[in-house]
Amino acid sequence: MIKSEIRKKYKTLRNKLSEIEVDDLSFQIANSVLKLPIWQYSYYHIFLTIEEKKEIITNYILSILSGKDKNIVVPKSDFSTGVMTNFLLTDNTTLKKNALDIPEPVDGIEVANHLIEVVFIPLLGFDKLGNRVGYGKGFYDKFLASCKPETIKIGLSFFEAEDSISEISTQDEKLDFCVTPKTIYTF
Ligand SMILES: Nc1nc2c(c(=O)[nH]1)N(C=O)[C@@H](CNc1ccc(C(=O)N[C@@H](CCC(=O)O)C(=O)O)cc1)CN2
Ligand SMILES: Nc1ncnc2c1ncn2[C@@H]1O[C@H](COP(=O)(O)OP(=O)(O)OP(=O)(O)O)[C@@H](O)[C@H]1O
Repeated sequence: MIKSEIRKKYKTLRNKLSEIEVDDLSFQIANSVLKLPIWQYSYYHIFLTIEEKKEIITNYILSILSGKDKNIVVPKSDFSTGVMTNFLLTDNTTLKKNALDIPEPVDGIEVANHLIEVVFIPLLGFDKLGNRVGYGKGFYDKFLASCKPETIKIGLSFFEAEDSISEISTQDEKLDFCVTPKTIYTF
């Protein structure tokens, strides 16, 4: 399937979920994240949920990370450049929703990309080979390209894998894992 079709398909499927389903499925995803072999690291990058778009609620994973005393890093997006700057999330971080309803740190301690060891990635879709589709603005492609090659890339999705995504380019960064409510995919 081509990327534009995947975006449309999964936006529609997501919109059909009730708030309770979103919450329940997000909790199941967090429980499976606990089983991944990723807990020896320090710096974990994670997105903050756009609730209005029925994205996965990452609060459960945030609680796990904070319970394990990890450094939690969250992005702030510049839509004029397509670049995310990343900040440490602490008890003192003030979050404010941007124009697309993404909660973002107002300011704080910036974390250099080379320090980031694990990245949880929002998806619209993914395939059985670990290819991913996002909103198509290139934020994650650029960000992942600027991290260390060993950085662990974990997609999170409410839905299972497509057989294959066509028009994959060499700039597309593959996932190492994808976690859905039912399955842990290892690529
Ligand atoms: N929670 C969250 N944070 C994130 C992302 C994300 O997908 N989810 N990003 C992932 O890249 C980056 C920000 N990029 C984004 C790009 C597009 C849209 C988006 O909602 N696009 C809508 C159209 C928006 C509009 O113009 O009104 C869409 O394509 O439907 C959101 C975030 C970094 N932070
Ligand atoms: N490393 C990079 N540097 C600069 N631009 C890039 C890079 N990687 C991808 N892009 C550009 O970003 C745009 C988005 O690509 P693509 O269709 O793969 O989106 P996506 O993977 O769905 O989106 P996202 O990365 O935002 O989740 C494309 O125009 C692509 O050329």
